[in-house]
Amino acid sequence: MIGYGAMGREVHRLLPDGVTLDWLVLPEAAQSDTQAELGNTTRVLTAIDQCSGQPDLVVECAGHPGLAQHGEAVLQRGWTLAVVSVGALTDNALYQRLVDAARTGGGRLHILSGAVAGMDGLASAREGGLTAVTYEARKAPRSWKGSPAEDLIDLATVTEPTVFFEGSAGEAARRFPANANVAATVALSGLGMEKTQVKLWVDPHTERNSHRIHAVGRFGEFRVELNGRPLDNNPKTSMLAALSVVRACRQLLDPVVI
Ligand SMILES: NC(=O)C1=CN([C@@H]2O[C@H](COP(=O)(O)OP(=O)(O)OC[C@H]3O[C@@H](n4cnc5c(N)ncnc54)[C@H](O)[C@@H]3O)[C@@H](O)[C@H]2O)C=CC1
Ligand SMILES: O=C([O-])CC(=O)C(=O)O
Repeated sequence: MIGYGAMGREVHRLLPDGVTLDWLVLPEAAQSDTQAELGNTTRVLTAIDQCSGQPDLVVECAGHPGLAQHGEAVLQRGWTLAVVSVGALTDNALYQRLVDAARTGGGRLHILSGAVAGMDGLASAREGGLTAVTYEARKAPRSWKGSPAEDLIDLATVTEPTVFFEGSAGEAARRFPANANVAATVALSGLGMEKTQVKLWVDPHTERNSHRIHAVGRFGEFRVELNGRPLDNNPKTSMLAALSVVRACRQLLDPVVI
């Protein structure tokens, strides 16, 4: 696993029987404390080239810088990398480096559905041609704290649900790296970073992280609305995002994949 914050810890807690966390890759500053916390069962490292052996799966729960720093090295080794920090892929140069590393090394980049649902249907719909995809995220003020939303709206005094950002998925994911990865996931599953229209809301009446997708195309039309519980240790991050990583780990064991 790369990263061990709110999401990584939840994933570790929920790992299915039969899957073990052998290595954790973290910034140097977090290495010794985390190693002391985890004891001997997991080795805490600072770079992929310190990992020996062959993992069945590498999962990234580390934010954009973690994917940018370690992604290539994982894929070059021919390993599968399941990622949640999908917004990092708005950086075309990084995206290309990861694709090249996967092609030359034989690895696979698996973009997880994260906090949202319906990416299977959206990607299927794309095969027939999509005409419009919109995505809206709605979170409580505390979930936007410490993000650039603070420059766009006064989170302390907002009394009604308010849109503070409207733009492309690419711009949303770049500007809100801890809050709008789903915008990039919807874009990569559907109409792309520029044509996917995004609205970000702050809602003082909600405790949920809500996601709404509307897709129109030759297949017809669908709407998905998902009201997720945030993790206790990070209100920016939905529990479902962690569960999507757990699911990827469980798929290592199951003979049937859905
Ligand atoms: N796809 C999705 O639906 C979602 C994706 N995310 C992404 O997941 C990331 C992780 O979420 P949380 O665990 O809640 O965040 P967090 O801030 O609690 O934890 C981040 C962890 O990554 C580590 N880290 C930072 N830089 C690193 C590096 N260069 N190398 C290795 N580790 C590094 C930190 O030490 C920390 O352990 C978010 O930053 C966000 O980008 C979050 C929510 C939903
Ligand atoms: O966890 C969520 O609800 C969504 C999120 O933070 C993201 O898209 O980055």
